[in-house]
Amino acid sequence: MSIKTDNLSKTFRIRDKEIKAVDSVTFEIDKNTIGALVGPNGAGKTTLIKMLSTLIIPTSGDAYVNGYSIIKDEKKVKESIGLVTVSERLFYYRLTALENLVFFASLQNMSLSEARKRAKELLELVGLGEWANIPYMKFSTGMQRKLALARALITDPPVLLLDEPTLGLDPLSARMFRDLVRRIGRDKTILLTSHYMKDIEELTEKIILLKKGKVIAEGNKDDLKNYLGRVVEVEVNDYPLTLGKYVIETSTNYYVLRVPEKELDELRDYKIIKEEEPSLEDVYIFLVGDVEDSAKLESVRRGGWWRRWE
Ligand SMILES: Nc1ncnc2c1ncn2[C@@H]1O[C@H](COP(=O)(O)OP(=O)(O)OP(=O)(O)O)[C@@H](O)[C@H]1O
Repeated sequence: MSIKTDNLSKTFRIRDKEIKAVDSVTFEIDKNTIGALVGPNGAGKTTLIKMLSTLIIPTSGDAYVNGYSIIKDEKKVKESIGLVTVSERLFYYRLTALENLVFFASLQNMSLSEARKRAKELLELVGLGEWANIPYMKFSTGMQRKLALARALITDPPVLLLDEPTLGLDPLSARMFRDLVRRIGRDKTILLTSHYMKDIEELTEKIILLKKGKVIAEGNKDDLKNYLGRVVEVEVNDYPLTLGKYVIETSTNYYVLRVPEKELDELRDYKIIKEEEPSLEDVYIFLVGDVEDSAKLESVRRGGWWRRWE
């Protein structure tokens, strides 16, 4: 097992309010597997990644990365991981890509010649070989992300933690980045977070779905899809508020809903357009969107909240 959490929890206290950001989370990611933490904003994904990378200390529970406890073996955990996040300011703007990597490599007890060799290898690996001597400030978001990945690979760690690696990337850059992650993932364990179902669908072998700090579903793509069953696209004239999350098309006199077959009996009159296997997005919508959120969305769609602001 390369990543294992055991009732891992983190509670933040702001004045007299407690936020259970991560609430007794237990899961495992096998060696050389790509896993994903998926869930809505505030589900606890980043907090989990930060605990696994020893940046924040759990309130209770423990986790093991490459066999080391994040509480007892912090140093070993740090040595085992490469971390890529979007939130930190990673690089020196005026230095070139090569100079930046050489700088970070030399912090890892490498000689200057070793650091230069490693930096050049990594720039080739991530497809930035031709950009080695260009200052970082000229880099696009996609190139910045690749350089961040190269930096995380300097020590060739067995585990990579990637927090929203494709955030802000255009579709082509995102696709190229996924390809890179897939190649690197052949001999590393990767845990990533993402809001893009395409990342999850194409890259990951194990999915952990989080909501309000808790694991609400876990498994590979097929497990999750089988759990949902088939989905049906139907045309209706009206539908109950609770099914608002399934609307995929709105016209002046009809709606198209994409509904799990097992929820079809919530509808009275409908015309079936097509029936198919679910996508991961279908699974996500089914599990994550609850009645409360769906009702809010509905009241906006039907003009309730707009009117207030007119
Ligand atoms: N340092 C902090 N102090 C107080 N509350 C925090 C802190 N960090 C996170 N939280 C809260 O913990 C919860 C989980 O946040 P977290 O950033 O882990 O979610 P997330 O799943 O990564 O969300 P997103 O998809 O928006 O990045 C949220 O309610 C957030 O407001």
